[in-house]
Amino acid sequence: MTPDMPDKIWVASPPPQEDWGDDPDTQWAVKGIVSDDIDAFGAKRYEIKWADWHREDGTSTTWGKHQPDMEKMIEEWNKNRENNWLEMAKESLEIPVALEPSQQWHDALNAERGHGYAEKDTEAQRVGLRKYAGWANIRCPGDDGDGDSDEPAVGSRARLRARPASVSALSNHAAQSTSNRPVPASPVSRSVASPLPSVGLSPDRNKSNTLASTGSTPLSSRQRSSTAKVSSASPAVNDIALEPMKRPMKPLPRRIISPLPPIVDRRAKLQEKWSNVARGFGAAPVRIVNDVNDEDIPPGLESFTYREYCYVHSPEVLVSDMTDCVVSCDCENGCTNAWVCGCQDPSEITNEFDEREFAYDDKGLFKFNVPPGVEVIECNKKCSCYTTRKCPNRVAQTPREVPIEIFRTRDCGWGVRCPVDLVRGKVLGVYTGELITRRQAHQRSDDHKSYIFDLDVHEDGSEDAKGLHFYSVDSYIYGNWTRFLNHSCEPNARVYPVIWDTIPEVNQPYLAIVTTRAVPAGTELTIDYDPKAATSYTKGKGKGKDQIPPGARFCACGAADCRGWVRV
Ligand SMILES: C[S@@+](CC[C@H](N)C(=O)[O-])C[C@H]1O[C@@H](n2cnc3c(N)ncnc32)[C@H](O)[C@@H]1O
Repeated sequence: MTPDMPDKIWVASPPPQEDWGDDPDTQWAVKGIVSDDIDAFGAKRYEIKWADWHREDGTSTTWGKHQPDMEKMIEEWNKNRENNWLEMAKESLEIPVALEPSQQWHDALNAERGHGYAEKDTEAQRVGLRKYAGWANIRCPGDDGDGDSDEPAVGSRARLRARPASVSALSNHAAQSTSNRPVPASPVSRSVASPLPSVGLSPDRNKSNTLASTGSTPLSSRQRSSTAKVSSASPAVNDIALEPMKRPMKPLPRRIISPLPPIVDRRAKLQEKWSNVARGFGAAPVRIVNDVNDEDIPPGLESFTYREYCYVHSPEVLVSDMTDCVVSCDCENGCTNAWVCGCQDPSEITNEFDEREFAYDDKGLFKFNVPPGVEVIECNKKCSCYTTRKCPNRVAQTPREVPIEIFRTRDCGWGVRCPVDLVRGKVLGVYTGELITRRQAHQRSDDHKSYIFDLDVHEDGSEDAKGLHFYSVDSYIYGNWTRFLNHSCEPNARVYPVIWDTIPEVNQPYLAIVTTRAVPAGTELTIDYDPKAATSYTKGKGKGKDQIPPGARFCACGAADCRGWVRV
């Protein structure tokens, strides 16, 4: 701390003294730029490689900010970098911006740059991915995590499958589970997780660490001095030395800024981490809220990785590229008529006149017109609308538009709610996790079984559902907010199967979550884990503890019409 800056907890040391010889008029040639960075003050700086200058240890780069002599070189460097990131963004928009919660703020900016976030963002907008617009209102790390919601309001046709199958909610495997999860321990009894390692710069960044220019740009020490005056106004680490060098050179420590205090709040860290993954896909943030007890985060997340979209394929699941089998559409003015939309050929969704129709209305709301045993077929990557993605038949595949709160309920562990009002038919996202075979699902431990969903849309009970050609999704290790959806006997949401970029016969649909009625902001979102059983249960049947069948548990949904117990 210096006397003139009493309120600052750290200050940058002056730039290191470098030896540039005695003649201030010597012209030093710049070989090129080798990397860039954001300094501790948020300013961009460049690592410059010198053609004919080096230190005694052979190193020959220095850090400096923008300077008139290097205008062209910097421009070229920045252009190359942008092209690189854009290429990466085109390769995959789904790579999350992986900011580690323990990262310092200026490091975070670097990581964002490293992951080409801005370019992914641009590319996502170019291809028309809907994108959450309220990020500007989201608080930064260090958020008190008190759960106060100050989010803005965001506001040849196949008829082969006549089977009455439905998507049963949580797997029957859970029936064998001892899934009465204990009330999680308070943070006092839990060991505080050790800080996550800081990511630093993305390895991808090195991909473009090539010289911006291999030509040599002469720069005199006088010119360097003028640059130095600019940078002295905002002292940055290792900036190009301003003064002519004095011999002998003194070795100076490279790390001369003490670290910022760590962000301590585990809940704030976790919601920041998950929200950044969501943000990387263009989806709205995820908040973690507890107004009930002092549990800081949901238990059992030690090896959990948040995935807003897409399955993680287990090695036992064959990943086959269905591109050649998928039928596509070439609608010229948008996909407005399911009869002429070619990718809808295999769809079995029809209206009362037996005319094929879309599953969504023109506002993107689910029409609840999908019969049991049938999945929604959305437009795919071969369809003509792929380049714009402005298509009313791309709903479940587009990023979540509404923020989500994972909150501590009184009786059912952690649950899910939305801080904005939701209308009926609003599609909120898809159940993600590890895509496993049904055989694997049967073998998974009880911890996992409460989080396994069977993809049983085409199963009618007569087929061997224990084999390798039927699948389940396990969200215990990988998953998103949907893994926290609790059961209710009077739910306000449900799942429906939906595919794109694959065919129904592969049996690997996504399960999309949709509201079944208007849901006021702050109301818990629930689904029925056992919809097939809904009709066979007798109201209140399991209310007495001794009446709960093996493998089921007392249902704490609190609904007036509660069935009493639920298989989880
Ligand atoms: C998919 S998880 C839902 C998220 C869970 N509440 C958590 O905190 O991780 C399913 C588990 O939630 C609990 N649960 C969900 N709905 C319930 C209900 N209606 N009654 C009692 N427990 C419920 C059970 O412990 C069940 O095994």
